[in-house]
Amino acid sequence: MTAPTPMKICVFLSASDLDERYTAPTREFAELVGRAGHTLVWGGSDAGLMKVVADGVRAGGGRLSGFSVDFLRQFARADVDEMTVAKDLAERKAMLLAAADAVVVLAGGLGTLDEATEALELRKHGLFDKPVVLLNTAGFYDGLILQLRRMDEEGFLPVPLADLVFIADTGAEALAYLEKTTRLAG
Ligand SMILES: CC(C)=CCNc1ncnc2c1ncn2[C@@H]1O[C@H](COP(=O)(O)O)[C@@H](O)[C@H]1O
Repeated sequence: MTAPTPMKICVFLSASDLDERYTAPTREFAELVGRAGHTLVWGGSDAGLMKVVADGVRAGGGRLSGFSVDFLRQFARADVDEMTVAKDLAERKAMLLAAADAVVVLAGGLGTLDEATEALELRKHGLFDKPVVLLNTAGFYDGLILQLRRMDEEGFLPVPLADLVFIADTGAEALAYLEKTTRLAG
């Protein structure tokens, strides 16, 4: 089997400390990303699941490329390969999406939802062509998926939902999809 092409994978996920239901799948996904030689592109924080993902990618041997934001810079992780500080959240979102080859959304709160919907809205308008995966850890996004499917079925989306986002149940499935998509595009 040929080695996967190294990718810069932007991960949006919670900055909160959560229980094992969320930390274990996050760590598992992160280690797969690191072991495959990919770079983590993320919000740069050393808190909650954002720390878990960075620790896991590091442990797997991958690179860390952080994009913090001025008012949160005191939470930025020290041990990184690169850290950029944006002036505000809007600039940070644009930088994260520009730096990445692909986006994976893990369990998160409002910050994650804001980032995920921005990526999907840009895809909807054809302004962002990198793949977006929603990783439905522990069924966390069942409610959001129901809402998105209703938008799709009832004519709220100008493009099919399947063209906007790939829904995965496991980190391995998410990564396999990205590696296949990148190979086809390359
Ligand atoms: C302890 C503490 C306040 C840590 C600093 N907090 C943060 N640092 C960096 N990015 C963040 C922070 N909170 C939210 N974000 C952004 O919003 C997302 C997480 O927000 P949430 O926890 O889902 O809503 C992340 O993908 C990140 O890009």
